[in-house]
Amino acid sequence: MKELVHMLELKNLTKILGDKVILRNVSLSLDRGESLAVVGPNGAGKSTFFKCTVGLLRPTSGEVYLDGELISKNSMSVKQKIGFLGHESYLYSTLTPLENLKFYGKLYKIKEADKKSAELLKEVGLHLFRDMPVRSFSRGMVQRLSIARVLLAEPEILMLDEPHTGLDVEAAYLLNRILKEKQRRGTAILMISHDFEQVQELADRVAVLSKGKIADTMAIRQGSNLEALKEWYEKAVKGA
Ligand SMILES: Nc1ncnc2c1ncn2[C@@H]1O[C@H](COP(=O)(O)OP(=O)(O)OP(=O)(O)O)[C@@H](O)[C@H]1O
Repeated sequence: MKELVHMLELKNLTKILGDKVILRNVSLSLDRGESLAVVGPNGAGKSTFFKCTVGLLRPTSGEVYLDGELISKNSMSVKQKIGFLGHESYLYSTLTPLENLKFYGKLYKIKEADKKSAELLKEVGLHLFRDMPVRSFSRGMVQRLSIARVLLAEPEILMLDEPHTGLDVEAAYLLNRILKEKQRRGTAILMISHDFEQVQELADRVAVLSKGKIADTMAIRQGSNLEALKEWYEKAVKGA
């Protein structure tokens, strides 16, 4: 019988920096079409966890498997499956949105990149601004374009570090609509968030990272109670 291969699997991830244990035996898995949110207090190790997961930092011990392949530094074929949305936009401020997307399209050798770029600009609501330089954009507009950039390569897994930060209600709604559609088509989503409302809206499962450990995980059902989610979180953090 064929063993089930997860889209993402973290096995006993540990990261030690200096004499400090930042991550302690973190194990998690994520399947296609599933969305997992990682929440936790400041300094819990979320960014470190993310960097280790996308291959930007090497874990002290433990492994990260993407679609059954071990992630190591420079594994391009593996990394192309990941769409990473971090705090930096990786956009060129003197270029227009369309030029930015076309540039990435060439860089990643994406088929029909020009057509896809134009479609994505419509999808994220930037079509009317397609010829303006990005330096004139608001934070929300930059975030919308960053999302388009990440989606251009059609990644199999999206890794989002606090994707709703700085977005107004309309932009957050748009982002959620896009993410849900991607998820419906089988994209796996891993996100870090401080925003419980958005977590409840988007995630199928939530994991609490506290003091470098997974303190608890929980499935989120549609229509579940936001207060109950917050209470559960507080309890998990206190117990860690
Ligand atoms: N290069 C480093 N050397 C030593 N300690 C570090 C280093 N980078 C991070 N840390 C420590 O690791 C811990 C976890 O940091 P990390 O940034 O991963 O937390 P976080 O959960 O993302 O926090 P926040 O919610 O504030 O962004 C913190 O105590 C931080 O001081």
